[in-house]
Amino acid sequence: MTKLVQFGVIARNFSSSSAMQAAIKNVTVIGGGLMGSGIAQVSAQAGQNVILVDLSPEVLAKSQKSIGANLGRVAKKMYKDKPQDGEKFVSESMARIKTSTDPAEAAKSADLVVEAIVENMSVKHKLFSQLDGVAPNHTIFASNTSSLSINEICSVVKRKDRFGGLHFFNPVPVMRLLEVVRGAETSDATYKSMMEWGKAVGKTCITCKDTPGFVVNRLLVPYICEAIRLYERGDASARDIDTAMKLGAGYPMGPLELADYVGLDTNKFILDGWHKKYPNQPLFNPIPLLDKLVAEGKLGVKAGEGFYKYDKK
Ligand SMILES: CC(=O)CC(=O)SCCNC(=O)CCNC(=O)[C@H](O)C(C)(C)COP(=O)(O)OP(=O)(O)OC[C@H]1O[C@@H](n2cnc3c(N)ncnc32)[C@H](O)[C@@H]1OP(=O)(O)O
Ligand SMILES: NC(=O)C1=CN([C@@H]2O[C@H](COP(=O)(O)OP(=O)(O)OC[C@H]3O[C@@H](n4cnc5c(N)ncnc54)[C@H](O)[C@@H]3O)[C@@H](O)[C@H]2O)C=CC1
Repeated sequence: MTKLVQFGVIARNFSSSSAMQAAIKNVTVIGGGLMGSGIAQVSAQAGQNVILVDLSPEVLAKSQKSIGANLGRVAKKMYKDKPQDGEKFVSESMARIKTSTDPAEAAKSADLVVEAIVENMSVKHKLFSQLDGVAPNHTIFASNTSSLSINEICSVVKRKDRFGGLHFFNPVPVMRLLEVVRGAETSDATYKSMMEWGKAVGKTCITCKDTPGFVVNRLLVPYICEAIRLYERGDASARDIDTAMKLGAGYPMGPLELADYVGLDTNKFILDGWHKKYPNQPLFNPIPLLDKLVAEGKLGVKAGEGFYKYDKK
């Protein structure tokens, strides 16, 4: 059943992409998991009208709950001495987020679509080709992919000039960076709109070419993988590896804690994709222990177990 709850539609059909890109006010976020819920939150906090889409109503209910709780944390800090203003901030931000289980319907009123679904090229292709036929001409499409090529993702759409990467970091409300990725055909107007939107939702934007892992993941993922290999070889315990990198290198989390936090499935999707593409790069070789944990459903924090055990949320 399609459920698109009270949403003010702005129907603007620009005949083509142009330097006339208007400011983005209406954002459709597709994928209501770890990343999509954070992207919806920071957008709503910044005054944007948001539709958060997931195929699963249960995921949407869980996302709304966690967004409410996280907005509460933000409000506590922002309105320390004015709790009533904090409550207003939370309720107004929440009211800007509508939910839907129908991506196509939700894209019809978007100035910007940010996709944050599973890290799988064919699933992303299926989604974007469907959306390309229904979204208004002026709508910019962006992917939050961790590791896939923006040029490859956008190969299925006609609006290649209105397509780019907007790569957020987990947890989205806390991490201040946004990587803005220009594909080969991303227009100047689209790039400018994405940069302006990133700033408007409170992020510091950096620009990167469409290169595997962009900046952060090209450095971070091999580091996490090396830590898993170190542990797999029995060179040190998980706790000691994490303690070492926190106390010896100043990281806020150790690499195995971080792998659990990102999701071991996402780590595996990234590594498998790169290994397939660059089979001669030893840093991207499969890791039997990672494969085993994923096969056992030990996906990290979200599953209650990965390298460590967690209370299930
Ligand atoms: C895979 C990819 O494609 C890319 C990626 O995302 S890679 C992963 C990138 N992320 C990282 O590297 C995260 C590394 N870890 C950290 O930075 C920190 O451990 C952390 C911010 C996650 C938690 O920090 P912590 O000090 O251990 O915990 P905690 O005290 O609960 O939180 C710190 C602050 O963040 C806030 N916070 C934490 N999670 C939050 C959330 N989901 N929403 C809102 N606020 C949150 C807390 O309220 C707290 O705020 P104050 O300090 O102002 O009170
Ligand atoms: N986990 C992380 O730390 C980070 C992940 N990313 C990227 O963000 C994307 C999402 O990752 P997560 O949020 O971690 O995944 P997740 O597994 O938490 O959430 C993905 C959600 O997408 C939904 N979904 C799948 N197909 C869909 C479709 N066709 N239409 C609508 N919803 C659909 C699923 O039901 C699920 O709720 C991936 O591309 C990932 O690589 C980017 C930065 C950090």
